[in-house]
Amino acid sequence: MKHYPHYLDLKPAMHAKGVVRLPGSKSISNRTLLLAALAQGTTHIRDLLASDDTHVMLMALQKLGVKWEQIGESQDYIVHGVDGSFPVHQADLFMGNAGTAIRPLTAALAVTGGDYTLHGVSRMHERPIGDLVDALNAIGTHIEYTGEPGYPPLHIQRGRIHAHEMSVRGNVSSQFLTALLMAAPLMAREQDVTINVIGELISKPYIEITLNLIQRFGVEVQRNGWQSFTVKAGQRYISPGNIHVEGDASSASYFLAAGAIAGGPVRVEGVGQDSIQGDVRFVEALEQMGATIRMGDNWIEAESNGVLRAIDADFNHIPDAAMTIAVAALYADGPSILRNIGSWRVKETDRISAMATELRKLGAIVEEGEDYLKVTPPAEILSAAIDTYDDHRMAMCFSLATLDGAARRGNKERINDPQCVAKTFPEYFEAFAKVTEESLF
Ligand SMILES: O=C(O)C1=C[C@@H](OP(=O)(O)O)[C@@H](O)[C@H](O)C1
Ligand SMILES: C=C(OP(=O)(O)O)C(=O)O
Repeated sequence: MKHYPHYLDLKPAMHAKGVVRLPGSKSISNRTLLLAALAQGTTHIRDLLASDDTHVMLMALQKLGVKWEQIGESQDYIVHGVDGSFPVHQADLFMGNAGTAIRPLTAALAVTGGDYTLHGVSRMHERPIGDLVDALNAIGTHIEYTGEPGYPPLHIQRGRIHAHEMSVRGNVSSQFLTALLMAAPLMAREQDVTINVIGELISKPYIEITLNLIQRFGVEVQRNGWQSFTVKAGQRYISPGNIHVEGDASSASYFLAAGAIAGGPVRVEGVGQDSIQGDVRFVEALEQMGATIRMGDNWIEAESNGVLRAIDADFNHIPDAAMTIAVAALYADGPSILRNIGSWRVKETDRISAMATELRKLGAIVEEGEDYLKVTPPAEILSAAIDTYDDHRMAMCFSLATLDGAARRGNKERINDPQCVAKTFPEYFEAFAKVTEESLF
């Protein structure tokens, strides 16, 4: 895997133009790995994402006794399903900082039973998991906190499930509902399982990804809007045989924004108009800002011919790609407001605070609310050394501050600790250099 130095000095670029082949979707990769592991039969996964987050999932499955093989040097994998019960009943699992690994695995391990510990990097131990643990323990699973209550590390022991109706809060992370949905068929062999959502549910499009993949693995989920979901008894995961992982729509956002800021056209390949990822709706925000978007079955392209318009919108449905809009707002013709992004505070870092701090270094005036950001662009973007807070998306979206007007003034931008991109996009800076036609090293 690519290793970057402690910082990268990015060269300014007047234009962005070109074609980028996207790495696989993180959300689809980790869901598919777990479902393939739990299924009956063998699954051939094509174009799995190669990154830290998928690595921790693959390693955890291996420790749990799931057999998988990588086909040569490709990103194609064969996973031999265990039909609902992991062969190894005692394991210590390192989850890095992958929300898409720890949350679904916690639910799957708690309902199948065994003696497991799950832990991660220090930030993972500050990311909440209490709503998921409460929902599970209320029906009889046995999950304990070995550190701070409400946060990993977790110790899972064999419990005694006495109810098949669960209730979970959805206002901190949609991944708790995703985790319960993925685990539900494992306990629906004889009785229907129902999951109720208490209160508001955030990041809804990620639930659509979950439901889509569960269905591809042969399980029907009946739903009542966003309020409740039922898995009828007698269903089990069955391998679909082959499954292809789309390119990552959140990773696409950086290149599409580059096309919108610095002319374009920039085209991303691997994701298109029929994507199951909510983050493709990022292009709607770029269009509102004045960019021209074209889409095909397997590609999206962005271009623009002038100043971007400011935007004032609710970004709850695309929390990850919205970070890219916060940086694109530096190039807009007035103040932009990103609303309903409270979940940013409990992700890889407190992203509202980190974003505000780093945008200010570039000269923006930033108002930081509990769940919103108002970004007033500077007359001139300043040179700066950007800190990345061990957050891949901070590193990736701030690369955009080297474009267009900033380039004209010969700005210098440094990205500190760029290695964090390995969480989802280990070769990000090479791909970015390709569309900005500059050589980095
Ligand atoms: O389910 C998923 O694949 C994800 C859900 C989102 O998290 P929240 O539901 O916590 O907002 C998103 O930010 C994360 O990167 C991936
Ligand atoms: C929030 C993110 O990750 P996770 O899947 O760990 O929640 C992210 O990738 O932006």
